[in-house]
Amino acid sequence: MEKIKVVVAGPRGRMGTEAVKLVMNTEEYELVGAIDYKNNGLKLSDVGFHSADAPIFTDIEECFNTVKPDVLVDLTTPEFGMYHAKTALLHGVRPVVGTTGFSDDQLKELERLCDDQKRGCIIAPNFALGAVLMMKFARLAGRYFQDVEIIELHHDQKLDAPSGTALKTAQMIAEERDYKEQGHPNEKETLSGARGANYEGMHIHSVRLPGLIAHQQVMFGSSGQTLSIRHDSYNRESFMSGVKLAVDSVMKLNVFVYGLENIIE
Ligand SMILES: NC(=O)C1=CN([C@@H]2O[C@H](COP(=O)(O)OP(=O)(O)OC[C@H]3O[C@@H](n4cnc5c(N)ncnc54)[C@H](OP(=O)(O)O)[C@@H]3O)[C@@H](O)[C@H]2O)C=CC1
Ligand SMILES: O=C(O)C1=N[C@H](C(=O)O)C[C@H](O)C1
Repeated sequence: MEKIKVVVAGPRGRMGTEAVKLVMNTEEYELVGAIDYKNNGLKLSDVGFHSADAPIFTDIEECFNTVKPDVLVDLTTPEFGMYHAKTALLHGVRPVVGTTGFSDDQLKELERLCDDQKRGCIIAPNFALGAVLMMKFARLAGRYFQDVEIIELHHDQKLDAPSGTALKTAQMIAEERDYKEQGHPNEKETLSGARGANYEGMHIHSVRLPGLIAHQQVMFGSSGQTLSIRHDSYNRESFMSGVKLAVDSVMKLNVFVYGLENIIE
C-alpha cells in the first residue's frame, strides 16, 4: 500500500506538535517534511522530535518541489495559512487547514482555486468530533429556537476572536433560523462590548483565560425554557482523530469543503 505523504506547517505549535506525532504514528502516512519560518535545513529531530528525520523548510515552494507531498496540514496563523493553502493547491497538494480566522472572501478564493485546480481542500474550524456534533445539534435546534447566544471559551494565547468554531456555529444556525435582532429593541450597552459580537442578530461572547483549552456553549431560549449544548476539549489530542479523518477524506476529494460536518453526515 502506498503511504500518504504529509507535510505539517507549524510543527512547533501546540496543534502542530500533536499533528507531527499523529502523522508519525499512523502506519498509512509518511511525514515527508515540515514548514516553519525558521530552522531551514534542520530535521525535526534537531528541534526536539525524537526519531523524526523529516526536513524543515522555510520556503514552501522548495518544500513541495523537493518532497512532493500529497497533503499539507496547516496549523499556523490566518495570514500564513491562507498563503500555504493557496500555494499547496497550485502545486497539486491537497490542503487540510485547521488554522482559523479566515474571512468569507478568503474562503471563496480558496473554493475558486479548488475548482480551477480540481483538487480537494478541507478547512476545518474544529477537528474535535464532539465539537462537530455540537455544531450539527445547534443547527438542528436553530430550526426550533429563534433566540441563541454563543459563549466560546479559550486559552489566553489565542489570536482570533470570535473562534472559528463560534463563527461556523453561527453560520450553521443562520441556515435554519430567520434573521432576528435579539434582545430588547431599545437595549443599550453602557459598557461597550457587553453584548458581545453580533452575527445576524445572534450574540457571540469570547472568554479568554489561562487554564482553558477550547470550550463552547450554545444556549437557546424560548418562553419558560432554555437548551444548552456544550462541548469541551481538555487537551489537543482531542482534535487528532478529526485531523486523520480530514487527511483520509481529502485524498478522495476534488472540491472545497468548509467544516467536517460535511464529511461526517
Ligand atoms: N481546527 C481545529 O480543530 C483547531 C484549530 N486551531 C487553530 O490552529 C492554529 C494554531 O493554533 P495553535 O497550535 O494553538 O497555535 P500556536 O501559536 O501554538 O502554533 C502556531 C505555530 O505556527 C508557527 N508559525 C507562525 N508563522 C508561521 C509560518 N509562516 N510558517 C510556519 N509556521 C509558522 C508559530 O511559530 P511561533 O510560535 O514562533 O510564532 C507556531 O509554532 C490557530 O489558528 C488556531 O485557532 C487550534 C486548535 C484546534
Ligand atoms: O485556538 C484554539 O485553541 C482553537 N481554535 C479553533 C477555533 O478557533 O475554533 C478550534 C478550537 O476551538 C481550538
